[in-house]
Parts: sequence; C-alpha cells; structure tokens
Amino acid sequence: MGSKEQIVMLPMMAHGHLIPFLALARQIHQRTGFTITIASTPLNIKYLSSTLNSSDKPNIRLVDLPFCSADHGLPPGCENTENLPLDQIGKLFGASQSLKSPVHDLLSDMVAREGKPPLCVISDVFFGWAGGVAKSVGTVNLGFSTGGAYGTLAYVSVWLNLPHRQAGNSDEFHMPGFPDRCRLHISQLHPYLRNADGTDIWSRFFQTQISLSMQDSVGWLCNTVQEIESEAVEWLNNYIKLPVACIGPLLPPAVLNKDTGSSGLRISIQRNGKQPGISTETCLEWLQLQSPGSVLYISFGSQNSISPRQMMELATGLEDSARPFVWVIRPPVGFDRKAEFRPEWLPDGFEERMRRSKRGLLVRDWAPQLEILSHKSTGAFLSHCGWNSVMESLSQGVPIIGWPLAAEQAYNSKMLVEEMGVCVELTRGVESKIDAKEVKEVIEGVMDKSGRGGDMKKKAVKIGEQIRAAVREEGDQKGSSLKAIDDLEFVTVNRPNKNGAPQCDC
Ligand SMILES: O=c1ccn([C@@H]2O[C@H](COP(=O)(O)OP(=O)(O)O[C@H]3O[C@H](CO)[C@@H](O)[C@H](O)[C@H]3O)[C@@H](O)[C@H]2O)c(=O)[nH]1
Repeated sequence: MGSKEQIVMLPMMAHGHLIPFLALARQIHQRTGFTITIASTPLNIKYLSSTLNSSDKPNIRLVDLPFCSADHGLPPGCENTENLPLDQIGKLFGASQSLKSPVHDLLSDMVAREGKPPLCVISDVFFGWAGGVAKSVGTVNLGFSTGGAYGTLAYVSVWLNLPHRQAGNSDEFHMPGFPDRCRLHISQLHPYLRNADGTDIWSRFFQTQISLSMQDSVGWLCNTVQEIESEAVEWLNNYIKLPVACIGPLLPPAVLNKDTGSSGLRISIQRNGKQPGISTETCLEWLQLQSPGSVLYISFGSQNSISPRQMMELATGLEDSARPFVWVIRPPVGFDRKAEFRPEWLPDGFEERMRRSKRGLLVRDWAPQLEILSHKSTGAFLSHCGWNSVMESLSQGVPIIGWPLAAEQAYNSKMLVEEMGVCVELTRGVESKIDAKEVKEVIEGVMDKSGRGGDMKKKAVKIGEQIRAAVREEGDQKGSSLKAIDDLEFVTVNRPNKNGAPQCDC
C-alpha cells in the first residue's frame, strides 16, 4: 500500500464515539502510513483538537463541517450528546443527517485536489447515509461500530426488528440473529426502546441509518478482539452479511503495556480539553496508599448519571462495605450536569467522613480512568458497561459490577455475565429500587477473591491477556487486531466499479 493514501473518518457526535475514532485514526496511521482526515462539527473538532499531540498533527487532519444546532430545534452550540436530556439526544442524532451535504463537498474537494478519491470512508454505523456519499465520489464506505460484536448485534437486531413487540404476554423474547439461548428480558430495554413502535423518532433514525450502513458498506469494523468474542463476531457477520473486522482494543499503548506499572502513565482522555476533576497525581498518590486489588472504581461513563435515590443508596452501601473506592460523581438524573454539587445528594457528612478516613475518593465529573484502571490497587469496576469502559477494564484484568443505564449497555452487561463470567449485574436503569444492603453484598462478593470474586478475577485476567495479545507484535508474530488493520487492504479490492457498485468479493 502506498503511503499517500487518505482515509476520511466520520464519528457520531458523542465522546464515547470520538474517543475510539481518534484512537483508530492513530492506529491506522501508525500501521499503514495513511493520512487520516476526521470530519465533524466545529465543537467536536475542538474537543478532538485538544487531545491531539504534536506527533499526530501532520498525520491526522481535523476538518470542521458546518452545523447550526438552532436549525434542528437544539439549543445554541449544542453539537455533542454531553449534558443533553434524552429527547434532545434524539434530535441531535436526527440532525447528524444534515452533515451529508458538507461531507459530499469535502470528499469532492479531495477528489479535485488529489485527482482520486480517498481510499475509503470510515463512518459511524449511525451515519448510514455516508455509504451513498462515498459511492458518489468513487470510493467505498466501512461502517465502524464503537461497540463490541455482541452489543452491536443486539442493538442492530432489536432496533430493526423490535422483537419485544411480538413477545405477547412473555417478558422474555428472542433476538433475531442470536442462538435461541440468548433471550432478552423486557427490563433490559431502555424505556424509550420499550415504547418504540417503528414510528417514533428513535426507531425511524436507527432503522434507516443502520439499514443503510448494512446496505452501502463493504464491511464493518468493531472495537473488539476476535478471540474474546469469536461466536458473537460470527453471528454479527451472518446477520449483517458483511465482513466484520475486529480491530480493538483501541487503547493507548501505555495502557496495554502492563510493565508501565502503577505510576507514570498520563494517558486518559481529557474531557473537552479540560483537566480531570482531580489531578492525575493526586489520584495516583491516593491509590498508592491502598493495598493491591482493594479499591472499587465507580464511573458511569461520559454522559450518564443515576437517580438521586440510587445515589443515596449507593453511598450508604459503599460506606457499609468498608472497602476503599474512587467514585466519579456528578449531579443525579434530572439535574443539570454543570449544576453546583449539593450536599443533600449524599448521606449527611458522607463526603467529610470519606475524606478524613481516606476511605473514599470522590471525583467531580471526570477522572483519569485509564490510570485508575491500570493501577495495581484497583480490584473491581462498578460500571455502566459502556464498551470503552469494558475494554479498558478487561484489558487490565479488572472484573466488573454492571449497572447498565442506556444504549447497548444492558446487552454488554448480559454478555459479560453470561458469556464471559467476568461481571455481576447489580441493577439496571435509573428507575430500579436498589438498596444499600444489596450494594454492600454485591461489592463484597466481587471484591472477596476467595469465592466468586476470585473466579471472576481469573477470567478477567485471562481475557486481559487475550486483549493485549491482539495488539502485540513480536518478530513475525502479529496479534489478530493488528492483522485486521493491516488487512484493511480488502477495502481497496472493493473499490466501486465504474457504475458505482462495490465489487464485493467477500
Ligand atoms: O471520568 C471519566 C469518565 C469516562 N472517561 C472515559 O470516557 C470513555 C467513556 O466511554 P464508555 O465507557 O464507552 O461510555 P459512554 O461515554 O457512555 O459511551 C457511549 O459510547 C459507547 C461506545 O459506542 C457505548 O458502548 C455506550 O453505551 C455509549 O453510552 C472511556 O474511554 C473512559 O475512559 C474518563 O476518562 N473519565
């Protein structure tokens, strides 16, 4: 492959998507020498730009696409899912379709300038429209799912088929594309999906965009590792009838190299270019004081929160469990994320007691997650099961306590419990009536390595080894994900013919 080839990337406007897209851009450039253009709305480009380092700059070009949030009934400057209530997220997703014309202009300009189209477009699977645009300038599209194979297939299958609507009186139903044993319970669906009937904005958006991405792509990329999800990769491949390339984990090399030990890493993504709610140094100093494997890390990702009542019970359960913890804490559901933190959201005197006893570290809004998960003191992760968090945790051999809240998180949690045995689901959603006693019991079960917790830990360590091996290269030996990236060449053989139809030989 020549080093002059270019690839254009189009991520959905959400941190959980921008982060793996940028990591993929770095990975592809490093392996192939291709130049990558990432195009998004100005605010998202600003976020990405604040994360680029000097060695990225000549190789990763960031391009603004014009976007006016007010044209879509969104508040001024609203271009990313962060801080948005659910109905506004739906609007933002719908509004992402307006990027089609600016993307067409961008690709046409590249063709005019270079005399040939980019090698391919890699677009978020929620940007199904991108396949047609790529074809119109003579190139091909690869869909990129920032989730894992199981979660992606479940998400695709449930949105395209709405199988719960045919479930009759049963609370359980089968997901098309999965073996019969993989059944979902109605409570694993987010309320907006439970109520979806094919005519609401969510169904219309997902059904259109996912179908287009399946129809107009020459393959899908998945941020997972073949060895840890081999069955699900096959099910996904059979269902979407496209090749699926596993190119994960999309993590900084420093995280994957366990030898970096428990200090010296400076690798976490900074949200909006801001410093984490705590300095990495303070966090690492605190972790150093704790014994190996003793700390529970708690975070609900980049955009989710729990309810005020749940927050109170979680805090009480944590205090009762007497285990050290780091909790990324933000205003509960129903309050502005930027709101001043109110003491009444936590039990009386909780913060002060945790601070004085050094038992718990409360971090406002954003923590250096990668440094925490790769620290030897961290023993388990209470997580919403967003896929980046899952890969980050498992790559470090850290078992998970699941509390899925939205998107495909309940499917991820189900897979982690049933297929991998590395997770216990504490509860799900913001409506559940979780109590402090259950919190304490689950934490103790997972942190106590003499029983079930020990078994989960062993399995997580084994999966962590498989994840790291997928991106390792030693002499002639190359991990499966590195091979998949090097083999992106399959894209070139699928370049459209003169009639614009991809010559898919897969
Ligand atoms: O305090 C924090 C909180 C998060 N992160 C990072 O932010 C990312 C969060 O990603 P993820 O765990 O995937 O959660 P979401 O931001 O919720 O991700 C969205 O995108 C994911 C990938 O498609 C989906 O799996 C999720 O369901 C969807 O909500 C991870 O890299 C974290 O390391 C931090 O560094 N510090």
